[in-house]
Amino acid sequence: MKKQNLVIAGGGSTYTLGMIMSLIAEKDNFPLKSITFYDIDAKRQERVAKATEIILKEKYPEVEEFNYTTDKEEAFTGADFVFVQIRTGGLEMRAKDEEIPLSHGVVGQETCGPGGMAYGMRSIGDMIELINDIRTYASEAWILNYTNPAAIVAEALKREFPNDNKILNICDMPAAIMVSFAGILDKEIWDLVPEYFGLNHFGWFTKIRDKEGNDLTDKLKGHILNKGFAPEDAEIAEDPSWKKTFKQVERMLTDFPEYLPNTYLQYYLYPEKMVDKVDPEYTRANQVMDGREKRVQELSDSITEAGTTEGADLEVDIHGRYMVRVAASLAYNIGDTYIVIVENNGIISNLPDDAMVEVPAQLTSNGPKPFAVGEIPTFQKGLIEGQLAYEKLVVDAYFEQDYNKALQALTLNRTVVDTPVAKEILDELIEANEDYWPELK
Ligand SMILES: NC(=O)c1ccc[n+]([C@@H]2O[C@H](COP(=O)([O-])OP(=O)(O)OC[C@H]3O[C@@H](n4cnc5c(N)ncnc54)[C@H](O)[C@@H]3O)[C@@H](O)[C@H]2O)c1
Ligand SMILES: O=P(O)(O)OC[C@H]1O[C@H](O[C@H]2[C@H](O)[C@@H](O)[C@@H](O)O[C@@H]2CO)[C@H](O)[C@@H](O)[C@@H]1O
Ligand SMILES: [Mn+2]
Repeated sequence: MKKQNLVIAGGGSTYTLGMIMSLIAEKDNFPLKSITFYDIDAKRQERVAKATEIILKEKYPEVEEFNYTTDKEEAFTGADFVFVQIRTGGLEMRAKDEEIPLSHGVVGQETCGPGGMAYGMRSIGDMIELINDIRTYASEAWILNYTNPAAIVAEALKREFPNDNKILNICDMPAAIMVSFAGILDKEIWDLVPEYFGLNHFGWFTKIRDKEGNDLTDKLKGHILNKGFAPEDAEIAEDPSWKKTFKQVERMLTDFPEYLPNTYLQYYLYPEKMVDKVDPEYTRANQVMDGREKRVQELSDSITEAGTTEGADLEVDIHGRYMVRVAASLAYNIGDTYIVIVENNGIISNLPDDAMVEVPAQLTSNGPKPFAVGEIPTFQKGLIEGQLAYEKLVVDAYFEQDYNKALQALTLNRTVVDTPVAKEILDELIEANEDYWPELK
């Protein structure tokens, strides 16, 4: 089994320690020769890297080399895999993405609605630059991207790199939901076989089966309708915000019993409720800064100071495990099925071929082979078409520097709808993002 050289771009991310623990848990499935962190913020990255050095020494001595750098050539030369987890503008800009729409009575969320557009317009430029840098030094490396908003990033990368078949965009949300399905069904997530369709953060499970082919969908629906739904993955199980979000699945299933919804549909199906339940002075970004970011940085510092991981609260989560298993399936031609983001090309037969859709695909060393979904019903198709038009208009607005396309995008979004409100929010987002967005004319 060839040992892989892995680069984590965005080494200073709040997800890095969880990823390292997942790489350790999956070392037999995805063995590593080297790990390199790359980041533009040397100090932020160093905090996590110093702790990682100790973790690897104690728990993964088979890794021959661990480096961290802000130098692109040093980072990417010789890479087999690059995991990309960057956040342009940091959590401070996420806070603005959330606060600005909320001040107009509109959903303020990281990847949904105007916040998602703002984040997308920041991410695209950095992602294009990063992919070009990776390709300069590692022309054959697999690039697994989960930088958000994944739907908008995937659309932009498809346009900018149409012939690059080794970029795969992924989201962990379907997997995190499946962890809860597995808990209800008293199984492991890896024992479940999902049927799913949609866009990123905008989709539905149509069937859940076990590996023997037994259809467990009705059992799951019955449980959720009678007993509710809760997060079970270690990272989010005790988080009040995620608990509320998972609870909304019961409501969505009651209103629309056909399919099991992705949690993110709550922002599009109940936008007014979503605005009412948040504090515009202390949004999710603030919770994450005071929660996950602080926890990971303090945990890193305490491991570094102690010089050991003994007693450290290090956990494996589904986010990391999912990405690593996807990588293993690509690296070793395993052919397992994972829900990933791919170009439609007839997979959902009544949606455009060029849509970037999220569906189950078999992953081999030749890349993803998605399974046919066929025609989807009118309600879901209508919702998806509106969202898809919004996503495409955001990417058009970025490449064409077109104010009008950005306004059209926001007006189309279900979380906004009203044109004067869209205009007010857009103008405030432009001002807040002057250091990041292209100038819109
Ligand atoms: N797709 C998914 O389901 C999924 C799941 C979890 C996280 N994410 C995404 O992962 C990313 C990281 O999230 P986080 O909350 O840990 O953010 P974070 O701000 O803690 O970490 C991001 C890191 O990227 C670095 N960075 C920023 N711009 C960079 C660039 N151009 N090149 C290299 N490094 C750069 C930052 O310095 C920082 O250390 C975000 O985009 C987030 O949305 C996606
Ligand atoms: O509000 P946040 O920063 O806590 O979460 C935003 C991300 O939410 C999803 O990721 C979950 C993931 O599903 C779960 O398994 C666990 O790892 O926590 C993550 C959030 O903390 C979503 O898929 C991502 O795209 C979001 O960035
Ligand atoms: Mn996601």
